[in-house]
Amino acid sequence: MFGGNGNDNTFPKTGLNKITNGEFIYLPNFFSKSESDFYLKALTEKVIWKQESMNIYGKNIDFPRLTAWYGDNDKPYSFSGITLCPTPWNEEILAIKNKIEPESKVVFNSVLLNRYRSGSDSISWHTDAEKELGKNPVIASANFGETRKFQLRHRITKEKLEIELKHGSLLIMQGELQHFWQHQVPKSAKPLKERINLTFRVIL
Ligand SMILES: O=C(O)CCC(=O)C(=O)O
Ligand SMILES: [Fe+2]
Repeated sequence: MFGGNGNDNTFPKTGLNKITNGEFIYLPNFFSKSESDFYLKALTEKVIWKQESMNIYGKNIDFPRLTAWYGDNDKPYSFSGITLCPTPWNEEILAIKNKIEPESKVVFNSVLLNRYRSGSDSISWHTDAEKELGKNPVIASANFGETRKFQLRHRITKEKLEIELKHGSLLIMQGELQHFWQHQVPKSAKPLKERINLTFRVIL
């Protein structure tokens, strides 16, 4: 079962949520409906989407989602066994970045984009705790398109939390969250439409 620190009915709260060993800010209606529709279409059409794969025991396995990496920084970044080089910012991604920075209180220099084409696309349990992200990284996650479940699991207690990330929502992960909690977007057997997620990061 997914709980909410014993407070199931009110989890997650809009705004700051403090949990054991971490915190996040949840803003379900951060982008208006029309802004969100605009970004979903523009990002679908304009982003240079890639099908990355990972070599596992001599076999190339496609990631179960499309990805893209944009940024103002030409340091390559390693993620799940692949090294990505950033594409320069485009107009829409810059506009999203400018809108979320005052809320995040951070100036981001890169963003990883994920495109989940259907319920069979997913991202499995991981943390965003690469050393290039520094000690307690602030990661701002903007969501457009289909609502997907975002799950958190405490690495020691195994406590699980779940957040529905819908069209136009913003989730800012901060504090020690990346050290103690893994997260995932699980597959779903339901016929789901496309979802685009952007996770803005600071690479040191
Ligand atoms: O799609 C999401 O909400 C999460 C993406 C994610 O965890 C990542 O890109 O590191
Ligand atoms: Fe992540």
